[in-house]
Amino acid sequence: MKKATNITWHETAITKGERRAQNGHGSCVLWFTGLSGSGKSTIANAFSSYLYEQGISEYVLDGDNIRHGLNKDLGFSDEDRAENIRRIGEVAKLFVDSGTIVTTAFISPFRSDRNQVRSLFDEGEFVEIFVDCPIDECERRDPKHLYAKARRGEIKDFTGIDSPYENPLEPELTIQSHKVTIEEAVKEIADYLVSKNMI
Ligand SMILES: Nc1ncnc2c1ncn2[C@@H]1O[C@H](COP(=O)(O)OS(=O)(=O)O)[C@@H](OP(=O)(O)O)[C@H]1O
Ligand SMILES: Nc1ncnc2c1ncn2[C@@H]1O[C@H](COP(=O)(O)OP(=O)(O)O)[C@@H](O)[C@H]1O
Repeated sequence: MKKATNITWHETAITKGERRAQNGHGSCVLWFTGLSGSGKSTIANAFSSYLYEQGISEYVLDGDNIRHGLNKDLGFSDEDRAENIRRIGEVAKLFVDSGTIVTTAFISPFRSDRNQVRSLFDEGEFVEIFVDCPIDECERRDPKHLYAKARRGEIKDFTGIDSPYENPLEPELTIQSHKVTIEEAVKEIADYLVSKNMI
């Protein structure tokens, strides 16, 4: 990738701290990671609704949606996934700067890519949420019939089948979506953010 030259960083007139103070809550990224069908989108959206109902500034960045627009030039090779996650990390950083609690729902299978995103943020702003669900259960759910297609060889490089998923080693939260309900997952995340004085 070409490096930009002759550019200068401009400080903004209004700071992140001022936006947070006006909103009356903190801002962070809730970075969901897990296999396809593990429940990232479902839990991210349920949690976002929970925040919205309380008047908290929130936004969801979802894998499928972002790949329709901003990242429609990217496929599922390891390199393209890395670039996908790099861009989302930068977008999430803008949302956090805007005073928003942003939830992201991307498989983000590689530890190094997730850690690279973590390094963009200040302490406490990057909350990694591992949606831990056995592949058998994801495959049983198969909400988009993608596992079936991958098993038939109609999709290649499918995560968990012929492309790897690296479990987070020290996520802030782990949600076992085959053991807890969506409501319990929402409560677990809310309790975490309350304990950190984020909301
Ligand atoms: N080869 C392959 N592997 C995995 N997933 C695939 C693939 N091809 C298409 N899809 C669909 O794309 C969604 C994953 O996109 P992401 O941007 O989250 O992937 S990644 O983070 O870059 O790995 C994923 O969405 P989720 O099911 O919500 O995870 C799938 O619907
Ligand atoms: N406890 C649970 N948490 C999240 N999703 C669940 C749960 N139980 C069943 N599901 C179902 O599993 C599927 C998960 O799909 P989705 O949220 O699109 O996963 P992902 O975004 O990780 O691909 C949905 O059909 C959802 O209704």
